[in-house]
Amino acid sequence: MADTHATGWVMLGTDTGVGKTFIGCQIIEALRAAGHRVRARKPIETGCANQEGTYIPADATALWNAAGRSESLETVCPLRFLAPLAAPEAARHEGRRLEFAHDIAPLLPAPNDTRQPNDALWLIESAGGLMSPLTEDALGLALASHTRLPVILVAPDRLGTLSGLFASMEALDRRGIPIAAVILNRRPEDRSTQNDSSPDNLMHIRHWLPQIVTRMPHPAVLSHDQRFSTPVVPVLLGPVHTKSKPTT
Ligand SMILES: Nc1ncnc2c1ncn2[C@@H]1O[C@H](COP(=O)(O)OP(=O)(O)OP(=O)(O)O)[C@@H](O)[C@H]1O
Ligand SMILES: C[C@H](N)[C@@H](CCCCCC(=O)O)NC(=O)O
Ligand SMILES: [Mg+2]
Repeated sequence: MADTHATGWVMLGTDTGVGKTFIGCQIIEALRAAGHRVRARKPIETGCANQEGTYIPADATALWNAAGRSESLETVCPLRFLAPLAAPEAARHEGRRLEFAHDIAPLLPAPNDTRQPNDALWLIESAGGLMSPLTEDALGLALASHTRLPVILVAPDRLGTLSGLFASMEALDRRGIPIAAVILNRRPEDRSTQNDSSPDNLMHIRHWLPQIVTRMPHPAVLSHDQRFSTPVVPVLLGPVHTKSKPTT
């Protein structure tokens, strides 16, 4: 299958804290530098800061800034909770029970939404890992199964990532969700463990999925021009591949 007119992507991670927001902001900036407008969304954010009764969502604020503040922060992230927990649990702490169809679906593009060439691209970040509960009745990956948008799957570039990453790919494949890109992200804590016996995770994944895997260069080592011409963007705007899991 090839879809040369991408409508957008859902940012999923193999876990919480793997860099969805960090990478998502870089992708948004690169898409904008390539002339695209982006509709960033973090429909639910937990662990918000409480500033005199106003809940401040850090992830959504970063995505909102990267997207040029073209919409309101309320539009980017309408559901905000204080407790740094899985979304339905954080919501229960505040007396709410979240249901996907009622609370999340209205915030998303319609399933199989089409796009005119000048329309904005969606970039929608889940909360936590792809199998983390998002509502009482849905997991994070429901953002992709509902919208039919392809996934940008972020995994930490460290020893121990492959098993969880391949299991994540299987979970997406079981639901027929295509992967637009797998991004290996080397966070500071991952870099500190790099040495001569560091794993070549890219090699392992490319063995199964040659077209779609990439390692996101760290912005600090790139020039301004390089940062805004990341090789991920042509990958994302290229064809969507259906082969999304390792096979044995
Ligand atoms: N490549 C990187 N270089 C430096 N810092 C990074 C990198 N990747 C992630 N970080 C930092 O690691 C932390 C976790 O990353 P991030 O918030 O993007 O994760 P996440 O997957 O969006 O988590 P959540 O599940 O909470 O949404 C953040 O402080 C972020 O700035
Ligand atoms: C508090 C975290 N930062 C995150 C929620 C992580 C939930 C993880 C649940 C799990 O998989 O065990 N919230 C969020 O991304 O809005
Ligand atoms: Mg995040």
